[in-house]
Amino acid sequence: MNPAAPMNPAAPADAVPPENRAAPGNRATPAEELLTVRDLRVGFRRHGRPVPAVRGLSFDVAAGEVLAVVGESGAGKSLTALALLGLTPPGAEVGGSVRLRGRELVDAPRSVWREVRGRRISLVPQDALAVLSPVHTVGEQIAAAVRSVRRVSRSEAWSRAVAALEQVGIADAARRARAHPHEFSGGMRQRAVIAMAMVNEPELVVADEPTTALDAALQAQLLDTLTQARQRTGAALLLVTHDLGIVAGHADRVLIMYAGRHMEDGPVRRVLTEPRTPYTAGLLASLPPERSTTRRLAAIPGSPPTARELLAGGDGCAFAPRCPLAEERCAGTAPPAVATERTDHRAACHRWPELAALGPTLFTDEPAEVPRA
Ligand SMILES: Nc1ncnc2c1ncn2[C@@H]1O[C@H](COP(=O)(O)OP(=O)(O)OP(=O)(O)O)[C@@H](O)[C@H]1O
Repeated sequence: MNPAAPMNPAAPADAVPPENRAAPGNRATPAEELLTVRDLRVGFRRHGRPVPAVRGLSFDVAAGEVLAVVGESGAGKSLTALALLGLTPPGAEVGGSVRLRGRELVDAPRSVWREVRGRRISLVPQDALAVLSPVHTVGEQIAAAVRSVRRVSRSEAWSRAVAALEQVGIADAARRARAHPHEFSGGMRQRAVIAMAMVNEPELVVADEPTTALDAALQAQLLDTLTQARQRTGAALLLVTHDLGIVAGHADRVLIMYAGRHMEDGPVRRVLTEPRTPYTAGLLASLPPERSTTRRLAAIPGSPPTARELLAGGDGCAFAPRCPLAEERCAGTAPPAVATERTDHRAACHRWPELAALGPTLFTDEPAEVPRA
């Protein structure tokens, strides 16, 4: 919190007319939405006390679109992704609503998950070894995924598994399908889990940092593979990432999270060039410019709140302690996500109207000169 920060004399978010207070999804009519998430909450209990991790998140994913979910470590990205698949860890308490084409998934019975998971929504995890069994061949595991949702013969399932491996660029797929996961390189294993996620042609693929364990060249190849597989089937993709370069190259829209809450969302180009929250402006300011002999890194000072700080911090904006524009009301009340100048670009910041003028300068006061690698 910066008590010296000027009050906003211009157009406070409170002054946004009610018709501009957009519900998520006003970019498309509800009928076009594939996934509708409202007030999603995921929390745990420590010593009997609730510890919130995802705090009232609302967003939509339209059929066929790519939504990137971005935020620092601990923002709640993975828990959000796992909640869409009913795969939050033991002890997690999930509330709110997740609807797939109108069907509620929060607290859905097993029969619903049997129909949805792996068939209509599938997961590409960060670590392939977390989902691939070491004791079965890769082909057997993909064929089993086919047979878990379709009544097909073993040989038909096997053929589909081999075709799925071919489609993600595994050379000599018929032979490789008979290998065990440990006989694959890290990149090949990740291709195999993409094949497994796509083999049943789901409507939505949830990819949780699917390439972070790989080197940069492999990351790019894998993301291209995922993009091609997605385009072939028309699946939507929810892509969790830390990397704004990946967002710029692969997503249609981006949702920025901070401390379990929605901070900003909108079309990628718009959010990355005209951010309307200080947090997004800070993330962008910490990116090295592409072409210069030196890069000016302006990291956001401080770090995200711990669970204990969050609980102690009340209901204010969790970013306020790090925010150069924070004022009294920011610590008091968390700003709702409202539409900015465009109804498809929402920001949860009392002072978003000032960002057009102030955004580029917010985090550049004391930049460090760092020689480019
Ligand atoms: N099983 C668990 N028990 C208790 N707290 C948990 C558990 N899993 C996650 N959390 C807490 O929930 C918060 C959000 O976790 P999550 O993994 O969703 O963050 P993230 O944004 O995906 O971070 P990262 O980028 O590091 O993966 C974190 O503070 C984390 O400590």
